[in-house]
Amino acid sequence: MGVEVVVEGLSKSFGRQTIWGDVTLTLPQGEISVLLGPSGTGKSVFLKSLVGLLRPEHGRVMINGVDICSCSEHKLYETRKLFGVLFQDGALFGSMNLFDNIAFPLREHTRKTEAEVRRIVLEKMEMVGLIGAEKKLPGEISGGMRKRAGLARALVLDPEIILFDEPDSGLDPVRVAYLNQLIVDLNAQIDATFLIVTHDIGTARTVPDNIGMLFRRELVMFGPREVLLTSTEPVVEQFLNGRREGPIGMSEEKDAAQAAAELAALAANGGSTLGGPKGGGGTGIVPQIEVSPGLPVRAAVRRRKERVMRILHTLPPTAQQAIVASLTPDEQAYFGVYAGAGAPQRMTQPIAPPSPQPREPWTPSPWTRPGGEA
Ligand SMILES: Nc1ncnc2c1ncn2[C@@H]1O[C@H](COP(=O)(O)OP(=O)(O)OP(=O)(O)O)[C@@H](O)[C@H]1O
Repeated sequence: MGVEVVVEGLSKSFGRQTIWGDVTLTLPQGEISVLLGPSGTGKSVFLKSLVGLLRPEHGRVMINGVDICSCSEHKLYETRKLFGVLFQDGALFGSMNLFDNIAFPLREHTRKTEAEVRRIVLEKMEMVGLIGAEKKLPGEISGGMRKRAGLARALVLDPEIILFDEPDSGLDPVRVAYLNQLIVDLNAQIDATFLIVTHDIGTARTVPDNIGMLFRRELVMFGPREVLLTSTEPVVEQFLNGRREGPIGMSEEKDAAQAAAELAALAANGGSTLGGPKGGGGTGIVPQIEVSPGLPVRAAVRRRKERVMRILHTLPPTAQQAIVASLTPDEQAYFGVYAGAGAPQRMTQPIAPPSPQPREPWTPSPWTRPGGEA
C-alpha cells in the first residue's frame, strides 16, 4: 500500500519571489489526488519539493516519519526511493531504446541480474501497453507512447508514491482518455499514492479522489473531489469552466474590482461564455473513471469512504450532499446517513444492516457491487 504524505505549513521562495506559502495538505495513502492551478502558480515547484529536489524554507513534508525538508542527505536518498516520477516529456534518453530507458533505474540503483531486469522491465511494459516496442527509440514513437514509457520507467522500482507532472500535456483527447484509464488501472493494481498535476479539466473531474488548487501564492483548497467540484469559490469555478471572467487573468491574477464586474456581467448573461476548457468543463459531480474489467477493485476507494465519512461534518453542505448521494442505500445505512433535502441527516436509528459495535473498518462485504467500485 502507498504511504501517506503529510505537508505542513510549507513555503517556497526564490530570492524575493514567494512561490507559495503555508501549504498544508495530506495525500492519503493509496488515493489519487490532483493539483490544479493557473500557469506559474508553482505546481511543478511543489512536486519537486515533495521529492526533495527543492528545499522549501519553512514547513515539513513528512513521509514514513521522515521530514524530507530537514533530513540528512542519506535519509533523503533513502526516502526518494519511495517515489516514481513521470516528468512532462517522459524525460527519456533519446539515444537509448525503450527497454534500456526503462531498465535504467534498475541498472543504476539495484544489483539485479540482467534476467531479473528483463523480467521486471517486460512486466512494467506490459502494464502500460508497450509490449513489442522494446527496441524503439523515443524519437520513433508517438507522444502518448513516450508518456507510457516514462510511466513504465517510473514503476520499475515499485514506488509507493507516484508524481505525475502534466501527464496529459501535448496529447489528443483520445490519448488523454486512454492515459487516464491507465492511471486508474495502475492505482488499482499497485495501490500507491498518486499526485497528478494537470490543466486538463476532464482529468481533474473524472480521475482523482481528492483535488487541490494553488492560486495567489497559496493553496486555495484541498479535499475530497466533491468539495472542489461543488465549490462556488470564484477562482475554482472560473478554472473548472475555463472562463475568461473571474479572478484569473492572462498573467495569473486580475484586479479584484475587474473580476467582480466580469462575474456580475456573466451572471446577468445567464452564465454563458464563449470557448471552453480543455477536457470539458462545468461544475457538479461527474462519475469517477472505473477500473477496467478483470482488474482488482481499487482498495483506496473503500479506505476513502471510511475516511471521508469521518470528516463529513467538516465539509461544505453541498459536498456533504454529493458524498452521501454517491453512497448506495446499504452504505448510507451502514454509515447512518441519508440524503434528504438540504444537508445530509444522521439517522438516529440506522436501518439494516446494523452498524457493528464497535465499528470495524469498512469492508466491502454484501454492499459492494461485484467487480466494481465499493
Ligand atoms: N529553480 C528555479 N529558480 C527560480 N525560479 C524558479 C525555479 N523553478 C521555478 N521557478 C519559478 O517558479 C514559478 C512557478 O513555476 P512552476 O513551473 O512551478 O509553475 P507551474 O504552476 O508548474 O506552471 P505551469 O502550469 O505553466 O507548468 C515560476 O515563476 C518559475 O519561474
